[in-house]
Amino acid sequence: MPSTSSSTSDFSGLWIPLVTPFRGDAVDHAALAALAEGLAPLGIAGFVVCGSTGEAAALDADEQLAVLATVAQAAPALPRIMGLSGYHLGKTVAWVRQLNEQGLAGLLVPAPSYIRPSQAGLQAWFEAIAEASAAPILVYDIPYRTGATITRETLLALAADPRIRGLKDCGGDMAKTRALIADSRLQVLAGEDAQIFSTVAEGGAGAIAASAHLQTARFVQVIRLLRDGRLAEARALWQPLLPLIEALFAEPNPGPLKAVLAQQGLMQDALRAPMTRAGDALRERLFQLLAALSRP
Ligand SMILES: O=C(O)C1=N[C@H](C(=O)O)C[C@H](O)C1
Repeated sequence: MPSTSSSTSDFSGLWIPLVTPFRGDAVDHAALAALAEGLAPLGIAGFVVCGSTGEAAALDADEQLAVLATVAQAAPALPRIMGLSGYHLGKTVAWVRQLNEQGLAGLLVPAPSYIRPSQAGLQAWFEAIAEASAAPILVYDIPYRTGATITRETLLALAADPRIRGLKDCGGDMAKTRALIADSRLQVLAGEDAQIFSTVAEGGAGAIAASAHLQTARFVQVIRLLRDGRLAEARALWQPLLPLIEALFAEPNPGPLKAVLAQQGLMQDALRAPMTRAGDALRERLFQLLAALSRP
């Protein structure tokens, strides 16, 4: 069992899975720091670094550590969850041990991608990573990216492990989501932006949402109102966000989001191949939607 302890085990609220800005092909640390500094005072719970939105699979290990360091320096008061990727268990465990020195609030761990192991194999994967990690684990259930479905039974079995504390839910199965919320051992966070309202209204703890780079305070407020049971007020704030969320995911994330952040002067509109920039029609639509949302 690792000796470093994590800084928090409360994952409630809104977490921003940061994009990784690039200048040409290099990580743009100045833009990343400015982005984190700008988002930090807006009521968010913290940052996810190197999530899917961060294009982590296209960053080498040194780049990932440098990105983490930049975010820690830019927003030292906010907790950080680090995303993992890959499927080599030995290398992943070694990487997790390296991350133990980083003072992380959590590790966001997807199923191993591509190989589609059995449920027993999936359970062993998460438990081996939890065993190596100083930080609590959030299971990232996203079968449409990994190819592996983590069943309700496997998630409930993982919930029995005190080192596994949360779920980023992109599982696409509301019955499974409800069962895990009712079970209450894992904090369930919406991982699909369009499902923030339903997940939190049903008792979920919050969300990890790329679209909340934009209109951040409004997303924060929706979650607060829902958690306070103020449904009508939450709905009135939420509904105008839906066309924006839909447009942000109309092409592969984070292309559309980076188009908007670039238009706002926050970074270059650059992604690492094979990810691509948003198309012209979509970016036009996004700019219009945001302009409408910003009108009083
Ligand atoms: O970066 C993340 O983590 C997120 N991933 C989802 C995705 O797979 O695109 C979307 C979510 O908003 C954040």
